[in-house]
Amino acid sequence: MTDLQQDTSLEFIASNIDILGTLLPEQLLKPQVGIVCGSGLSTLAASFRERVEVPYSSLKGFGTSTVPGHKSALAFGLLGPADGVPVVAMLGRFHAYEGHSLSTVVYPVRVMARLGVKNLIITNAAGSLDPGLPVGTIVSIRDHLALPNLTGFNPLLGPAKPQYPRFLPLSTAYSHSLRRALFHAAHQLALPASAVGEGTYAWVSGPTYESPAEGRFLRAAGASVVGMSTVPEVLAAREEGVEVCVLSLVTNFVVIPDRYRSVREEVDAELAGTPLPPSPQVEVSHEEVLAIGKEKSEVMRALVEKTIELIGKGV
Ligand SMILES: O=P(O)(O)O[C@H]1O[C@H](CO)[C@@H](O)[C@H]1O
Ligand code: HPA
Repeated sequence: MTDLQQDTSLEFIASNIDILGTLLPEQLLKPQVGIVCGSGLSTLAASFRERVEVPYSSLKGFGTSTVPGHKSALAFGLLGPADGVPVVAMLGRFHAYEGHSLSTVVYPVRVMARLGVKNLIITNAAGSLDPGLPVGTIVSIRDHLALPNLTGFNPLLGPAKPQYPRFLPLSTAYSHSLRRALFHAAHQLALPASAVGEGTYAWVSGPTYESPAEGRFLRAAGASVVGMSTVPEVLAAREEGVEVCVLSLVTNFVVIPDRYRSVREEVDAELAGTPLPPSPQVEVSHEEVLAIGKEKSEVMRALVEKTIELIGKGV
């Protein structure tokens, strides 16, 4: 458990920039693109050149990620051809369900913004609410549905600060130009159209996975995938003036129609001598989430890397 309210003053964050100045070579100190690695996706930073890892414990104001599949370090390096684009990746994020305050959850995004990051690629593992988005699909997020935000659990709650807009608009939160770069990248990598979909991310607080009725509710409300992260980071990034692109990797199905079959019908059919086929009694697990992350880590890494290359070219 960390603090209730993380210090996000310019002075406090600047002290981290001083610390990083003693740990990093000049060429890595001003990253242009940030990456947030979702559950099991820390390999997104595997091909950074000149890579330097800085544990969160050597920085001020960072919590410790307690979730399997999340490390607790920033990775700095270069990506792309020639001299390379300086980048920074969060190897492990904080979730509110771990007991972190929302200000701690979004704090690394604020630090990345002050380091100079202009574009942020946020990744996550998510459950699918849409039969058209099967396990293994990468979903480019174009909108979100955040029940916690609508009910008073918003990371931007608090006194107005002169450096931030009081009323942040979210209609353009998911950058059109970054999403274009992403789909150009998918084409250049010759990924099949079905590999990368588009959809709306529902943010829930977790740590429980959704009940069947909750899954149906979120789907009926217009969400395509559901997860326990990302939206707080998106809000902080937008408040900091950073452009955002979100990639959800579908690791499991949440809405499975036959799971909701009536047991009365099942027993009646059995007694009438016309038994129904067994109904699926599936349970999602974090191990399964991590396994799909591992399976898809290479395509996720290639897609993120190519997208960053195209952003650099202004595509
Ligand atoms: O969103 P990320 O951090 O990728 O992790 C997802 O996976 C975990 C559940 O398996 C939850 O934390 C959920 O949000
Ligand atoms: N629900 C919420 N978060 C998740 C899921 C899910 O089904 N899968 C991975 N993260």
